[in-house]
Amino acid sequence: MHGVMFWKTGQGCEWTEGGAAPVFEPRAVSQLVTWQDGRCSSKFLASLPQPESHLSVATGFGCATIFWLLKNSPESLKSYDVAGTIHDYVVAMLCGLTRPLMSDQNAASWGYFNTRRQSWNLEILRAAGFPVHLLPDIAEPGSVAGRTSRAWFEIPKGTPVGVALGDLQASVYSCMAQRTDAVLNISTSVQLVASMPSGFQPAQTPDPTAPVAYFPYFDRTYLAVAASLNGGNVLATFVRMLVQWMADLGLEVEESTVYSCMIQAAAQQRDTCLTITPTVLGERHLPDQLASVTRISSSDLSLGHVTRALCRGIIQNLHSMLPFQQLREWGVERVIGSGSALSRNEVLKQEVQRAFPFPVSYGQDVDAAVGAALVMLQRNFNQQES
Ligand SMILES: Nc1ncnc2c1ncn2[C@@H]1O[C@H](COP(=O)(O)OP(=O)(O)O)[C@@H](O)[C@H]1O
Ligand SMILES: O=C(CO)[C@@H](O)[C@H](O)[C@H](O)[C@H](O)COP(=O)(O)O
Repeated sequence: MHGVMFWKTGQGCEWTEGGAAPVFEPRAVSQLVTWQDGRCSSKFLASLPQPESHLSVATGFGCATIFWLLKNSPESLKSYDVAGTIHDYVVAMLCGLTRPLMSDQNAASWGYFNTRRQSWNLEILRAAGFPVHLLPDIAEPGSVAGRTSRAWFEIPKGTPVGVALGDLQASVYSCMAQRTDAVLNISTSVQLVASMPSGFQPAQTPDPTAPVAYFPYFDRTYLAVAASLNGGNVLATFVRMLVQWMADLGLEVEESTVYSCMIQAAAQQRDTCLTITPTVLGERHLPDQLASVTRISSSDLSLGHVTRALCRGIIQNLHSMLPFQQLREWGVERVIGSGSALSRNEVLKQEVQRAFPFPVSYGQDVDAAVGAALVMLQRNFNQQES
């Protein structure tokens, strides 16, 4: 949702009709620069103009990436005349749109977007020489962006296509049954999300040091989000490190074997004094604070101790961003757990259970695609009813 790609109007893809179903393939498109991109240093971000938005700008955010390209690789921007998230691109290609449409959910996650006014910070951006012609037009999340211009797999030509939603908002929509639910998603990264009461308005100035951000949801409501950059990827980094050490020692081992052995070892090691702050990627509000290990004693060095401490550290880091007690003050009564790093890791589940003062349940169909389909179905249904 924070990522950006560029393409050329009318040349973004080519359709092939030959096979069983028409398919489209990208043509005059750039590479995707994702939310994980780290090219914008703290110094570079500090050199950018102050946004007129409640959200600050971090590395990996679309507008920050465009500013970076403008400064460091202006030629690369000249080949394209439109930009969007990768999901805006897919919608534009499916519907044959000349200009992409973007929901406020994705626009807000690019930075330099005012959610109250529903508009880009055009004056600020223009004054800084930003190529504002690249910014997509804004559409209401849940609205129809267009109709499929061709049949696509089993989907007939002329089918309405919704404007792309933020993946976080769509995932939350798939499982937040009540306003008293919080959602904890641990996959590559981590998000802890609670819904704010209707009428809630975030402070209108960005605070780059705030660990909780307010993301637009539906019908002008907001989600409070602690988005940690350090989740399953921390465990994946540890596993890759072990596999590399083993290779350096002349032994070959599969990553999946390491995962199952370390989870099993930590399941038997119920506690540890070893303390790991696992922020190998820093956090958006503290980009330069990297990981650390403390309270290292010779008795706590087994694989079980280290894995237990890593899993606990991921949850503790999240707690330091959004104290779980705060959720209670917002009226949360239950946490819905989701994400592959959580569902595949019993030890991480135990640490979640241990840290949260609420019952934690695991959703069946917690998925951005399910949420996006539900948004469109319910909206369509409501329209037919009225
Ligand atoms: N075999 C495994 N057992 C337990 N956890 C795993 C295993 N493989 C990957 N993971 C965890 O799941 C996380 C997400 O993995 P993956 O499914 O590749 O990504 P995503 O769900 O973000 O598409 C990884 O970062 C890692 O922590
Ligand atoms: O960074 C945030 C929220 O700020 C994430 O939602 C981010 O945009 C990513 O899209 C999601 O984390 C993608 O999911 P995954 O790769 O962690 O499975």
